Amino acid sequence: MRALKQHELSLADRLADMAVDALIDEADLSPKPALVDRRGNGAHSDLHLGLMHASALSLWPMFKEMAEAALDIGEVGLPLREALGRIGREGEQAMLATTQGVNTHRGAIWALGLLAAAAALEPRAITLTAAKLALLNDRFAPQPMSHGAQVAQRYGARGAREEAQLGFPSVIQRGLPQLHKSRRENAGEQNARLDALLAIMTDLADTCVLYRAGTEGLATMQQGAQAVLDAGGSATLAGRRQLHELDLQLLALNASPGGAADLLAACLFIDRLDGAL
Ligand SMILES: CC(C)(COP(=O)(O)OP(=O)(O)OC[C@H]1O[C@@H](n2cnc3c(N)ncnc32)[C@H](O[C@H]2O[C@H](COP(=O)(O)OP(=O)(O)OP(=O)(O)O)[C@@H](O)[C@H]2O)[C@@H]1O)[C@@H](O)C(=O)NCCC(=O)NCCS
Ligand SMILES: Nc1ncnc2[nH]cnc12
Repeated sequence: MRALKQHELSLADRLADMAVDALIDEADLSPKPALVDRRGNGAHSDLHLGLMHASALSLWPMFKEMAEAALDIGEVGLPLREALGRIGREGEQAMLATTQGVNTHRGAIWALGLLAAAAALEPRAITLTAAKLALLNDRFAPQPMSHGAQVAQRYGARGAREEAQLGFPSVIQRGLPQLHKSRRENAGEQNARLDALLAIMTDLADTCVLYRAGTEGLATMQQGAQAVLDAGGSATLAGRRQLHELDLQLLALNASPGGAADLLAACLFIDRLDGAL
């Protein structure tokens, strides 16, 4: 049978491809501080790279369904928000079935799900549209005492929900500009992506880090990421030394910046969309 050419795929197919590619690129990127990568498991005893790949692939039908729902419903409003919530919860179940109960991509389902739906609906205003969707209240969403909810109670950090409701400032104001800057400076693609992750980490209230390592962990993450960039970034010897130092410090605190990793995937997704729609 003849293979389908890229332009023969539906928009929803292409968005799902790009979302999964972004997740796989994020997982493969190395060396990421205290995160799962090609070197190992970072600060996680229950995760490894193969599981991150399997989890990413299990989410392809969910991203496609989200983009299709956006195209079918055709406007931002409660019907679309609640459809995305239902599809997201089903996607989460598919992820948990694949990983045997390990939470690999909960934050990514949220961020990339909203962005994929927004890209289908309004390709010229993706983060604004995603923010409008995130601001709507899904009446059917359960209110579990998630790690994020516990951190919100304890530290007042509103995490993934607020990041989306504000239109992904960590991606738009930090990750993407750094990605483009490091590319312009010929850092090399992998170093540019590492620099984008670090830029996201400099200012993010990552609820994964707060849950595991409190405000000390968060300050270590933010200041350590800034130190790498100040030293010249991942492409320089001085920057690599700082990056190694940050890895050791976060591992010692058992602090994993999983929220920043999801936002790097969001950043790579938006970067890929540029010119592709
Ligand atoms: C609306 C939700 C976002 C609910 O979020 P909430 O804040 O209540 O709770 P969590 O489920 O704890 O957090 C969501 C995940 O978002 C990532 N994240 C963290 N901080 C930020 C941030 N500042 N900005 C953006 N994203 C952030 C993070 O995901 C990564 O971490 C996961 C691992 O976390 P955790 O389970 O805590 O892991 P461990 O410490 O390793 O656990 P133990 O080993 O100790 O047990 C990993 O999966 C990464 O993805 C947060 O976890 C939304 O989640 C929601 O309502 N979902 C329901 C379905 C829905 O409506 N979907 C909508 C579809 S569009
Ligand atoms: N590479 C990674 N390591 C650990 N947690 C993550 N959550 C999303 N990506 C991750």
